[in-house]
Formats: sequence, structure tokens, C-alpha cells
Amino acid sequence: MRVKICGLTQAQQAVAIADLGATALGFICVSSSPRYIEPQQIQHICTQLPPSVDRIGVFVNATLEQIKSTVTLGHLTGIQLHGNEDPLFCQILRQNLPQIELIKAFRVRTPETLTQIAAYQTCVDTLLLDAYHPHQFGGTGHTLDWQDLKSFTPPLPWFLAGGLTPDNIEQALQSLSPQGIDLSSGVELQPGDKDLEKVRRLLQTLGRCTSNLNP
Ligand SMILES: O=C(O)c1ccccc1N[C@@H]1O[C@H](COP(=O)(O)O)[C@@H](O)[C@H]1O
Repeated sequence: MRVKICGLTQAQQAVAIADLGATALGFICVSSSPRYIEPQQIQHICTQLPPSVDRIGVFVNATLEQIKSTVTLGHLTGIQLHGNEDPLFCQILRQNLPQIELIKAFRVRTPETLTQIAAYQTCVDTLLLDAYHPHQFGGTGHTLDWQDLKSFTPPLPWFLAGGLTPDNIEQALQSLSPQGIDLSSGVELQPGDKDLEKVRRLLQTLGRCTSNLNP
């Protein structure tokens, strides 16, 4: 399973979290977020990471030029689109950055939100489901209704996000079978400052519950 820890701002923590076994690290490129990080700092962190770790930039309604320059400077391997980006914008991004993984996030307000996914099927690589919040785009700590998602059979691999913690991950994965999970506020001391003990506990729990799921 892919394990993405999002909202990194410090190099030492990023390296430690990669060493603990996270498969992807996320960097918030949204200036209004308390987890915002400058492209130069992403570059500084990414040069210290093992090449096997995915490095994902998280954007909200950014321009093509902003995304391209951050990807190049930060040596990113993927882009998470967490705003209202439409399928045409995703297609244009794909043409401009063909080697980069495109992850489209959907903030699920009602079950109808999921009907939007079909239009993105051919222009992104991966989906991500996050909780809806009226005033925040992400990093809210709010969970989705996992029972409501039991019949979710998406056409692409997907990440479950939204309020996941070391304490609730087992219950989430008993309900759902995403290809990846994504955590931000559930493994931090304060925005942008990750709690390595919580990340360690998360990965221990995952090791235990994935071996129970696939004995
Ligand atoms: O974390 C942020 O500040 C953020 C800002 C703007 C867009 C997305 C953001 N984070 C994403 O939110 C989800 C879930 O976070 P949480 O675990 O509920 O705190 C995750 O995908 C982050 O990438």
C-alpha cells in the first residue's frame, strides 16, 4: 500500500519519515495554508530524499506556469490537484508534464461529488478522496463517511485521505480498500511540524493490519 505523509516543511523530518517507510511525501504549495512551503525549500528537502520516495506537490487552482516551475525546481515526481481544476486543465498538464503523476483530489460533500470522477478517468493517473470543508481546501482533520464509500469502485487507483490518524487507520481499512492512504494533520504536533512518533505508530499499525488483511 502507498503511504503518503503530507505537509512536510522540515528536511530532517522528511528524511526520517522516508526512513520509517512512507512511500510518498507531500509538499503544500498553497500560500494560504499554514503548511505552505517555498519551492526552494522543497528543492532543499528533495535532494536529501532517497529516489524511491514519491515527491508530490499539492496545488489549489494554480496556473500551469506555477506548477511547471515548482515541479522543475523541486524535482517533484507528482502533482496533487486539490482545488476545482477541470479535466481540460488536467489534460494540458499531462501534455506539458508527461512523466509526472497526476493525482486529482475530490472533496466529497455529497455522494454526487463522486459522479464527477468519470470525466477525469483519461486525464489523471490517480484519485484522492478528502473530506469537504466549507472554508478550507484540505488539511482539515475531518473524516469522510467510510460506510458511504463502501460501494465506491473507481476506475483508477485511489488514495483515502481526510482525518486519518494512527488510531483510526485500522477501522478505515476494515471498511475500504484504497491503493494508498494520505495523512497530514493526524500525524503532526502543529501545522507543518510532523510527529515522528505518530508516523512510527501509523506504520506499525499498517504492518499489522495489512498482514491481517492478506495473511
Ligand atoms: O494540508 C493543507 O494545509 C492543505 C491545504 C490545501 C490543500 C490540501 C491540503 N492538504 C491535504 O488535505 C488532505 C487531508 O489532510 P488531513 O489528513 O485531514 O489533515 C491531504 O490530502 C493533504 O494533502
